[in-house]
Amino acid sequence: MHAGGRVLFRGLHFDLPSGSVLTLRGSNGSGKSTLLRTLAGLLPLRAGELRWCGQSMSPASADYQRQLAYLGHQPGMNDALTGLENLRFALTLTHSHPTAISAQAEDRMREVLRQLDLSRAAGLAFGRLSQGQRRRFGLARVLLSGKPLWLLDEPDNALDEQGLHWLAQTLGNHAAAGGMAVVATHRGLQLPFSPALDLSSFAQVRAGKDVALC
Ligand SMILES: Nc1ncnc2c1ncn2[C@@H]1O[C@H](COP(=O)(O)OP(=O)(O)OP(=O)(O)O)[C@@H](O)[C@H]1O
Repeated sequence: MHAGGRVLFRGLHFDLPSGSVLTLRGSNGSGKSTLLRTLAGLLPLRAGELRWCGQSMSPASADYQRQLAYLGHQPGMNDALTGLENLRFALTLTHSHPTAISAQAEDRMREVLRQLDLSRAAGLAFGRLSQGQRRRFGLARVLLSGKPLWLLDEPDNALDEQGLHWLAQTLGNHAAAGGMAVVATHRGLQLPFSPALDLSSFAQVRAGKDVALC
């Protein structure tokens, strides 16, 4: 995998079966974000292959893109809109519904906001929220997307204890429901159900050049 003309790592191979969460660990600059952005189709896959349910796919292909929700370092929301407006907008885009969100989806959104202690903050301009609240909205967006594959770059960043607990529980529930996630962290996010891939000590990784998901 390349960044800025430099090879970050070679020979990466991993499988991510349905119902599993992979934690990416590694020191600053080891390539966690680059790998996630490549899996999200935001950077080109220079070598190797990505397989989705056994089928070779370009990470940028529409069929693969429909399966994933990506959360980068930024929450990907508009500061001038409220959190609620941002979520409604994201949901409308995700489900390609040009008009109103269903009452059921609206109820689900309110429930997730309640779980994340965001009910009051939901009516404020997004730009006025704290870092932890912004992170929580980003996570709500991913959860509400209903996508099977979650690609999360330091989702634990700025979260308090209660937020970390919610995150671990939500990832566990997602896996139990057959979902998949790749989660980069260099903090202490503990996911006992998730194997870890340490990009700093890459010798631990099985030789190969492919990534198989689903
Ligand atoms: N667009 C880019 N152009 C040039 N170099 C880049 C680019 N993106 C990333 N890099 C370099 O690639 C390396 C890996 O960066 P990356 O952000 O993937 O690491 P990381 O493991 O996520 O780091 P951190 O833990 O600090 O978030 C770094 O040395 C970085 O400078």
